[in-house]
Amino acid sequence: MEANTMQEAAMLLVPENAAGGDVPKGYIMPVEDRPTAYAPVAPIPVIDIGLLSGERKADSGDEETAKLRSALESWGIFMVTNHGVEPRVIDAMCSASREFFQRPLEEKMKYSQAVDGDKYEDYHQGYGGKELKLEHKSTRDWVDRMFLQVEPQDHRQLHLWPESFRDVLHEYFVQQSSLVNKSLLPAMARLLGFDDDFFVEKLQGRALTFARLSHYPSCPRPDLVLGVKSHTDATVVTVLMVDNNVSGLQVLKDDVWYDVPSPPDPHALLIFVGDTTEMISSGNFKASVHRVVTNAQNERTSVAMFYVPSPEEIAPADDLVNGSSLHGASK
Ligand SMILES: O=C(O)CCC(=O)C(=O)O
Ligand SMILES: [Fe+2]
Repeated sequence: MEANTMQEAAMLLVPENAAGGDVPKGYIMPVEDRPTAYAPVAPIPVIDIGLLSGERKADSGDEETAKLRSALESWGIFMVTNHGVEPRVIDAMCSASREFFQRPLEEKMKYSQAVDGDKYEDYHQGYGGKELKLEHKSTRDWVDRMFLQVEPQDHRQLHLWPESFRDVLHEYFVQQSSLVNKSLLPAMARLLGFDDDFFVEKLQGRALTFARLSHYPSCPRPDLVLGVKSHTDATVVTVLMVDNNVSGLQVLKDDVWYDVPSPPDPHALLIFVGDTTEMISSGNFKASVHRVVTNAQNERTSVAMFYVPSPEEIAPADDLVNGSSLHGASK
């Protein structure tokens, strides 16, 4: 069967008529990887990132700095509030994503990766297909996806961006990259004893930013399947927002899966430490191992932004490799 036929796309995507029935065999996880009946709630810190930025960072950020350090060194995941991304923009991004996934398959397929054949093979941009196709031989994730390169801006394949969210995805990215480059990465660099621009420099030159919109339909057997299997992100950081805060995200710590709770503020954003940061920090900061479980009642939509450095910039920082202490380092 040709990769770009509707038939194959439909086979690869989550069956729309599964609710109320059994799940197809291809989605059933091996017993050892299935969700546990009970997961404790992870004590994920909520950090007022505004207190760690700009003028205020010197005098009022001590408690927030301690929380950030603890999150980076243990869970590899935390929530941020007071982050400068407008609630209006977050709400618009959520509605636009939800609206896209509700369209009929033929409409979504107009943005399919298959439209241009293998032209964008490197990053599998567009709706559906390739990421799932790679999993032909393993268990499939219970998810519908859209994957787009957002930065560098001149590499955007705008014909794969639904017009309904072009403007809002751009605005969301601009506000969020200001959070990442001006507040978050400088605060992380200071904890390692480096200048504010240490991580930001890693992202310059050929900085790559990707957006992955994920829609997890409700599932008749959440005990058998996963929305996304266990993984770490190959990023410096990943920023995630979840529509209506429907739960489902879990993090692994000491071999136990924990539920990530809903944030106290519906417009809080979740930050994941990625593999690159773990490597650059010589393991002092931990990449979060996470997965998504499904839900029998609720569907769930999330938007993840992946901040990836240019490949030549990825190497452990000399100062850390040579044994200087994370805690002892000071600016
Ligand atoms: O949907 C989520 O909550 C997480 C998605 C995720 O981990 C990913 O896209 O890498
Ligand atoms: Fe992830």
